[in-house]
Amino acid sequence: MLRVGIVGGTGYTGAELLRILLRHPGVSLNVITSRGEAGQPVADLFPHLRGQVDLCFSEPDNAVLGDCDLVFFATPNGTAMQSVPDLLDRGVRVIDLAADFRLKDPALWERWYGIPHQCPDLLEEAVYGLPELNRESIRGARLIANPGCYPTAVTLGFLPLLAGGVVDPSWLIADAKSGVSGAGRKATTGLLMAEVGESFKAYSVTGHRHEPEITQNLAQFAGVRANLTFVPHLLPMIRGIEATLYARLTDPGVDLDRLYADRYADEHFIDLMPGGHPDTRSVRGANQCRIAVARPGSGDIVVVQSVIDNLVKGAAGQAVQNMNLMFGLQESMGLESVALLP
Ligand SMILES: NC(=O)C1=CN([C@@H]2O[C@H](COP(=O)(O)OP(=O)(O)OC[C@H]3O[C@@H](n4cnc5c(N)ncnc54)[C@H](OP(=O)(O)O)[C@@H]3O)[C@@H](O)[C@H]2O)C=CC1
Ligand SMILES: CC(=O)N[C@@H](CCC(=O)OP(=O)(O)O)C(=O)O
Repeated sequence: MLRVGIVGGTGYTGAELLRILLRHPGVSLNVITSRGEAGQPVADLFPHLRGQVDLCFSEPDNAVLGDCDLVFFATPNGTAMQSVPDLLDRGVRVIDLAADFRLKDPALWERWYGIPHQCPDLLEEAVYGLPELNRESIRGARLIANPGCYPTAVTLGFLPLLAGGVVDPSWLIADAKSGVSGAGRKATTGLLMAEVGESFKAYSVTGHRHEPEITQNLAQFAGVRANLTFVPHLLPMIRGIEATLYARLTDPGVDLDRLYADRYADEHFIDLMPGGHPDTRSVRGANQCRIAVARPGSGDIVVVQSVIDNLVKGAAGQAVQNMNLMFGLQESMGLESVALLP
């Protein structure tokens, strides 16, 4: 059994990791941290886990985490990088659900995240954990940068078009919408039900930190310097991301459904829905990205719809998929639950 620790177990992604890992047949959960809830039984804070877990939250402590084979960081940006070098030295492997190791250029990281990087020497080694793009490197990795939620939906949606060279990379639009759990569990006035309910708005229109992550992906995996307009929106729902993507075809003769089917033929967690309109409800609670591609009026604009659950394929589920690959387990182990309806 893999001995696993979670740093940041009281947040939404930490709770989702718990939900998945407690049912995972290859894992024993050794440590789960929270500074605010240290000493409290996990099941007291999360009654849905009563009878499933007898651990208490503890203060983060590298000496204790050092007994794990793997530690997940489900913490705010800038937290994992303070502990990762020491944990790696102790022989622990790490998956960071935050952005600390996602961008390869430390200057770019500092520009978007507003603090200097603590261990830029590890950025080269860190593997970007999007298995559909990077599976072989993930297998041997000590340190995984788990992708952002929007970058997962947008990158998987655009990739076949760009890798296939059938669209103009200088004109890409990603119009993405997220439920409020994407912003985490901390109390924020703008996320109150009375602020978000029965309303809908864009945010960070002049620039969002996921734009450089997505363009880095498209450069690395599709070999193109993309010019992307990325606009996130906040939807009055709890879970889910829907990304509607637009690109201009340079090869009008291409069979789009065939292109996507060929690229994702062996991908267990990608479901193509030709002619469909995938909804976030169809992936709620599931480690799945569901994609449809269309060409309105048979013109030269391609529209891709890509949906994920931000907490599962956009965070904790993808992290467990990476864990399975890193430790030679079956990639889908513990991740077979289907979406909740309604
Ligand atoms: N929510 C989402 O959909 C997604 C989130 N992510 C990323 O995953 C990470 C976690 O997100 P989320 O679960 O939403 O966040 P939350 O704000 O819901 O939870 C954060 C957790 O981290 C702990 N924490 C905060 N500061 C520190 C610290 N300095 N040291 C140790 N622990 C700390 C908190 O507990 P305590 O303060 O008690 O220690 C809490 O358990 C973030 O970086 C986020 O950007 C990535 C993809 C999707
Ligand atoms: C709805 C909402 O607020 N979403 C968050 C992004 C989600 C997230 O957790 O950011 P990382 O994936 O980089 O960790 C935001 O836009 O800041």
